Amino acid sequence: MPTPIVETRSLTYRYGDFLAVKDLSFHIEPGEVFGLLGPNGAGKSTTISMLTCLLPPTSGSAVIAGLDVARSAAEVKQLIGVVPQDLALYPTLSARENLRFFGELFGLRGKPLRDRVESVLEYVGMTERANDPIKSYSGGMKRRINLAVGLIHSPRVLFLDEPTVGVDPQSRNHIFESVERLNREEGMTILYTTHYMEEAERLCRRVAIMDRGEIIALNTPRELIAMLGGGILRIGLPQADPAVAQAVQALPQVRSAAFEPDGVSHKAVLKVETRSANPALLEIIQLFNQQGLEILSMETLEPNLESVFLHLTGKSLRA
Ligand SMILES: Nc1ncnc2c1ncn2[C@@H]1O[C@H](COP(=O)(O)OP(=O)(O)OP(=O)(O)O)[C@@H](O)[C@H]1O
Repeated sequence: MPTPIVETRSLTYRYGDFLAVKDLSFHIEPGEVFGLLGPNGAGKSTTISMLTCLLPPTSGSAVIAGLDVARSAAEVKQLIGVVPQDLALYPTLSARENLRFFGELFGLRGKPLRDRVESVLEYVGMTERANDPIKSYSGGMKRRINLAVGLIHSPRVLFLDEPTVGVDPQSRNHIFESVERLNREEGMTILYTTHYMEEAERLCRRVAIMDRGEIIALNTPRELIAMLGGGILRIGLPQADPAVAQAVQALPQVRSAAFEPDGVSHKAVLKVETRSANPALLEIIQLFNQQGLEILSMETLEPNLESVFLHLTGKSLRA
């Protein structure tokens, strides 16, 4: 195994009495896109703040490229790029001016600075608008420039904190493509936090699922999903009869069965987590036949990280 570029040992943070991050131990390999996936309040931002030297760990430690974040903060800051959730841009300056300013803070000058400004603008797809003031941009464009600022000094490790929240689809795609290209072309290691499981599935080689300050699972998306085994069935029924949900839940190939909250269609939909989708389907059809019940529709869903989270915590990622 290559030497990890990021490694935490029992990393812990308390806000007063409140334990926000508990005993996190994980590592990120060089060149990896690593996802921290969890609902709001799981402790993702607090973890990033400790890794990027903004909050001193209450206990435990974190090392980046061999440097302890608490003892060698100045050196660590040169090696990392941070793209926070909030914008950190000068609204009256253009994107190019912002990037030059932040590049100079990192000691870049002359041609290397000019070249890097153009290359990060190109990465985030903002070259054409680069001379317009930031305040004239859409929210998504501002987030793309925020990302460009985090890249200006060619960091070895990039921390992206929920970069696509509230972003339009076009900017979201630009952000995805930038992450993929930075990783592929510059070999950049990226820690990406999100509560959108489809982003983690698309971008991340491995994902740590966080809940209430703890990592509750860590693996490749494929392995995490395989752990679940079966798929999910959505069965449309004439009415939401709790006795039916109970009878389905009792079937051997069924993990759980519950009616979804009423949608716009006013049709009752029974959501069934299975151990194995096809055998469960047979059991359900048999049960409905025996009891003379009607099925209005049937849909099978491939399990995804959302179902992994649901399975591990009993709640939805976006609850
Ligand atoms: N300054 C603070 N003082 C007290 N509690 C805090 C503070 N900042 C965060 N918390 C609490 O710590 C927990 C973890 O917050 P954190 O922001 O790290 O979560 P998160 O996973 O990043 O979620 P989000 O996406 O909403 O930021 C939450 O319960 C939050 O309310």
